[in-house]
This record gives sequence, C-alpha cells and structure tokens, in this order.
Amino acid sequence: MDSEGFLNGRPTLVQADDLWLTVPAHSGRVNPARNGTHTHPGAHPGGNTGERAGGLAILRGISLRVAEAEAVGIVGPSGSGKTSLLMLLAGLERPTSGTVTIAGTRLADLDEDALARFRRRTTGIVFQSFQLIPTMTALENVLVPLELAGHRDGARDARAALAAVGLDHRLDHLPGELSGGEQQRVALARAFVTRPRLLLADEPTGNLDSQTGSAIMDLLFGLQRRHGTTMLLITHDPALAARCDRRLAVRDGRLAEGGPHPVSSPLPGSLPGPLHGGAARQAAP
Ligand SMILES: Nc1ncnc2c1ncn2[C@@H]1O[C@H](COP(=O)(O)OP(=O)(O)OP(=O)(O)O)[C@@H](O)[C@H]1O
Repeated sequence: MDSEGFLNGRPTLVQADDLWLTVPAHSGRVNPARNGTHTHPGAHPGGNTGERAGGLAILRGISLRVAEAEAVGIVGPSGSGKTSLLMLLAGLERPTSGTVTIAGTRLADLDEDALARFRRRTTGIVFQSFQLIPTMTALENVLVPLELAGHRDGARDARAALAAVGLDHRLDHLPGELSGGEQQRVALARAFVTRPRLLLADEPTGNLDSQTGSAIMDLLFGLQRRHGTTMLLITHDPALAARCDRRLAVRDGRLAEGGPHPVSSPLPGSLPGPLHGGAARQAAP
C-alpha cells in the first residue's frame, strides 16, 4: 500500500476523515464559492442541520474514501450539507475539525497559497451557475486555469478543450452571447483543460432544461471516463446519480446509514454501483 492507500484495488484519491463544519449561529458569513451569496443558518428553508455547542453544525462527522477514476454521486435533501462537503474537499473552506487528504496531500498542511496552487493542479470544479468571467471570451475563460498553472502558451490546449465540448466555432464569444448549455460547455472545457485528477461538480445541470442538461451530462461523463478523472457529482436527479459508479447520501450533515455497504467501501453512507463487484445499481433513497 502506498501513501495514498487503496480502495478495492485502486489508489484512493480522496479521503475525508471525521469532517465537522460548524459555524457560529447567525454568523452571516459570506462564502464567495457560493456565488457571493449570503449564507447563514436559516438561509436554506430546507436546512435541517443541528445546533451544536456554540454554533450550528453543518457537517457532522463525515468520513469517506473515493478511488482514482471513480464517479460518485452525492445525493440528499436541500440543505443537508452536500455543497459544504464539496467545498471542504475542494479546499475552498476549511473544516472545523477532521482532515481532507487528496492524492496523498493533507490539505490542512498547506497554507492558503500552497492550497490554491495545489487546487489549480489537482482539482476542477463545475458549478450550477457556470461561474464564467463575463468580460472574457470562451477561449479566454478556458485559458485562465492554464495561465494560473504557469502554461505560457495554452491557446492550443484551450482550443482543443473547447473543440472537445463542441464549441470550436464560438471561441471569441462572451458568456452573455452564449446559451446556458453553451456556457456550461465552456465551464466543462475550463474544468478539464488542466487534466485535473479530481473533478467536483455541484448540480451542473441545475440551471438547464432537461434536454440540454442531458447533453451536458453525456459530455461530462464522457470526459470523466476518457481522462480517468475521479468525480464527485452533486445531483438531485436520481437518473444522474445512477450513472455514477457509487452513490453517497448526505442527510442532516452526515452520510446516511442504510443499504448494504459495498465491498469497495467499508464506510457508512455508501450505496453500491456496478463498478464494484457487479453489485446492482441502487438509487439513493
Ligand atoms: N458559510 C455558511 N455559514 C452559515 N451557514 C451555512 C454556510 N454554508 C452553508 N450553510 C448552511 O448549511 C446548510 C447546508 O448547506 P449546503 O449548501 O451545504 O446544503 P446542500 O445540501 O448543498 O443544499 P442544496 O441541495 O439546496 O444546494 C444550510 O442550512 C446552509 O444554510
């Protein structure tokens, strides 16, 4: 076993150990990763997280492991903590306690600059709201992560990434000149252009009609399989969750118990999928 460990014969890429995220009650904290929206306890009508001494526990002891190249669907009610979990795995938020280890690197050991560099090298993120830079063309948006990663001449890679999502004819268009589906294609090209080992996707089809969303998901799964990217995908759509190798259900800040635990994952909250020992697909409750 190497330093990253193995999960069902594959190297573990993502490991979270006993993650807690507690915020002061009525903190009114603004989290830029959530599109600059003002998030605070109670902002979510469906939120059902619990009070903990001195604050509100948003995540309550989540542990999970995800293998290299595995696609894991994260399901659960609104306000259960799915996005918060993704933010911790991305290193965009720090847990109150517990550790996140990505590709053998403990995020807690990195200062902010090192964490940003590590994230740029390792992780791609796709948001429901696309999060493109409105004043930059499609090509320029895709160039951003390449330039941040120090590629001097990334134009060829950026063009190829846009071609891979069928947008080679819209390179010079601004996001405002593109449809929602096209904007999400640009976001996919931007997320994959640096060939990240980990792709985090938060409801990537949430703002799209079902036909456009389905085309986006075909692209996303195609890119993920082609590049062997490890993916965690938050979705409310059971059909999308079923396309993943495995599902994790988050409820009330915890991974939900229930369902037979697959051979691949001894941790609670995992629902089996076909990747692992041919276990039957099982939709999350
Ligand atoms: N920075 C923060 N400060 C205070 N409360 C927060 C913060 N971030 C999230 N919350 C609260 O934590 C709970 C979980 O939010 P989160 O966005 O992770 O849920 P979710 O499962 O992704 O929901 P949805 O499916 O609606 O997107 C919510 O009650 C939310 O209001």
